[in-house]
Amino acid sequence: MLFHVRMDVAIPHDLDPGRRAELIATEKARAVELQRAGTWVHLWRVVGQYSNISVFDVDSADQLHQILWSLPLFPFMTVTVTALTTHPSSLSEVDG
Ligand SMILES: O=C(O)CC1=CCC(=O)O1
Repeated sequence: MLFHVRMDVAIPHDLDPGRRAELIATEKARAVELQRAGTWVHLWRVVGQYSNISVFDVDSADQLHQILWSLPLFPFMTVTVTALTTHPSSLSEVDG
């Protein structure tokens, strides 16, 4: 199942700089791990914003929830999830 996910990040300005750097580093390590596993299929920065647009390929909404909930930066994110399905005019459908 594919899900489009937007993550808007808002880390408090008064958070300890060392803690901030640690959170960002652990978030990056987890994102790389999930990309290498084929779960986090796309990861794009939204121009001019501390936000990303991502596509996840997971077995269920529950699995996606667990992944998102456990991200190090999750407490500082607003997450918007959209479930995706095949478009009938997609080449993958047209060409088989
Ligand atoms: O910077 C972000 O958009 C939040 C984030 C997701 C994966 C990562 O490494 O940072």
